[in-house]
Amino acid sequence: MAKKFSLDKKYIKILLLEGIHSSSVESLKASGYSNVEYLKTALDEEELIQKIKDVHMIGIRSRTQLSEKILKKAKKLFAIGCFSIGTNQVDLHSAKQMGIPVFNAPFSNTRSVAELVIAEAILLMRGIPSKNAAAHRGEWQKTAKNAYEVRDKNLGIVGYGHIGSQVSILAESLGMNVYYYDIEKKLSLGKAVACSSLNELLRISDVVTLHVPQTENTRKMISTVQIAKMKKGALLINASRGTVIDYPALAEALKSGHLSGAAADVFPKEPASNNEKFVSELQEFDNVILTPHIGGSTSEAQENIGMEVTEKLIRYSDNGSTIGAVNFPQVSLLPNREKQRFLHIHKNVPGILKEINDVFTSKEINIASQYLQTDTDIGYVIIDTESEISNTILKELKKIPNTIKARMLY
Ligand SMILES: NC(=O)C1=CN([C@@H]2O[C@H](COP(=O)(O)OP(=O)(O)OC[C@H]3O[C@@H](n4cnc5c(N)ncnc54)[C@H](O)[C@@H]3O)[C@@H](O)[C@H]2O)C=CC1
Ligand SMILES: O=C(O)C(=O)COP(=O)(O)O
Repeated sequence: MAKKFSLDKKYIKILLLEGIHSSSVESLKASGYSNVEYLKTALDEEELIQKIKDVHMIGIRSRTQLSEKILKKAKKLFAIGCFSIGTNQVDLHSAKQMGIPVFNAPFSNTRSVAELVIAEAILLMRGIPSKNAAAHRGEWQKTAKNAYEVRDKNLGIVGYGHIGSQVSILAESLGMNVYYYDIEKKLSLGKAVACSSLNELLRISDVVTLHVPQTENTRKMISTVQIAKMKKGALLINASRGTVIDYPALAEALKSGHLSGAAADVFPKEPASNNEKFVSELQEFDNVILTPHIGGSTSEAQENIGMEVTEKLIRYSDNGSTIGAVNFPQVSLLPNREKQRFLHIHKNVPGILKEINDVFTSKEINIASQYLQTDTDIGYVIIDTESEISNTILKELKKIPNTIKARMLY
């Protein structure tokens, strides 16, 4: 007979922040997770520390910072869902050391970002942002001066991953010549041409669009020196992360007229809620499109993200699967509710698997199946056992030196 989950799902507390799509709550409830607290906003550090203490799983978007300090307070936390592509808002290494896998949605909002970027390229090429601002002030700027088609113009894509390559396809369908630069070797889609350096891409592009993650290498990768290498009158679009462009340097280039326009969706410091004031050095420029980090904010994307990340959280909570985790060894064992299932997360030290197996051997319990994966820091093993046994075995597993977390699922 199928066994019950060892911890009744109604005791698994889930906190969803930042207005995650209702598809997430629906999926959780349909899978028996009824203990869900749903908030439309992000929490400040103090509020988050208070709340996270009792939470088993948390769902966040890009505004919630899960630093080491906050994670240390989350004694019961066993999984994190980033309902976004980016995972830079989480201290991934600390989470891993604490035995907490982090899941995200690597492509549910790709298309939404790509569409926004293409729209911005067209609007900027026509000088629409300035003309729109002027019209709102009662000025009639009917002129073809400095207004161009995107057809036959060079688009330079920095970061040819999911979003960059999607932008590439859409841009080619409009007749643009696509160039890209990536630190990894990539398959060029259509007629897109790989550049051998960022400088080469900057030199030839009429529009430059950034699609790299936030890392130490991408911090201010576009600053005064790089902007100076761009064509006079070129356009710059950033829907990646606010740290990637040096915005004061961009403001200087707009002031001097070296660049003729820009679009920014992301900023180094973004308001924590819609009630907080937004401040940027780019606000004074009519030829800059400013959007409040909404590249991935479409109904389609949010609904898909809600389902995708929730499914990963449920698969981990129900069966121990870490497939799709961004900071963890990838392990999945088919659910087998006829057996007893244990999870053991430990520091990756020699001999620990033997110690785990000895716990079962000493009780004459047969292991039906077992799957271990390690990385340089940790090991994660799922163990299915033949016999029905009591919770005491879990206590013994937890006592093994270098254990980070051990759970009995069912
Ligand atoms: N504005 C918004 O609402 C959204 C923003 N994003 C941002 O867009 C970023 C990119 O997303 P994806 O395309 O899905 O990621 P991805 O991981 O598929 O692609 C990123 C690409 O950048 C390349 N790359 C990394 N460092 C580089 C460097 N220094 N120079 C050149 N290339 C470099 C990688 O090799 C990879 O091909 C995300 O990390 C996220 O920060 C994502 C979704 C929505
Ligand atoms: O998916 C991403 O990386 C994003 O930047 C989207 O962030 P958001 O969920 O809109 O706060």
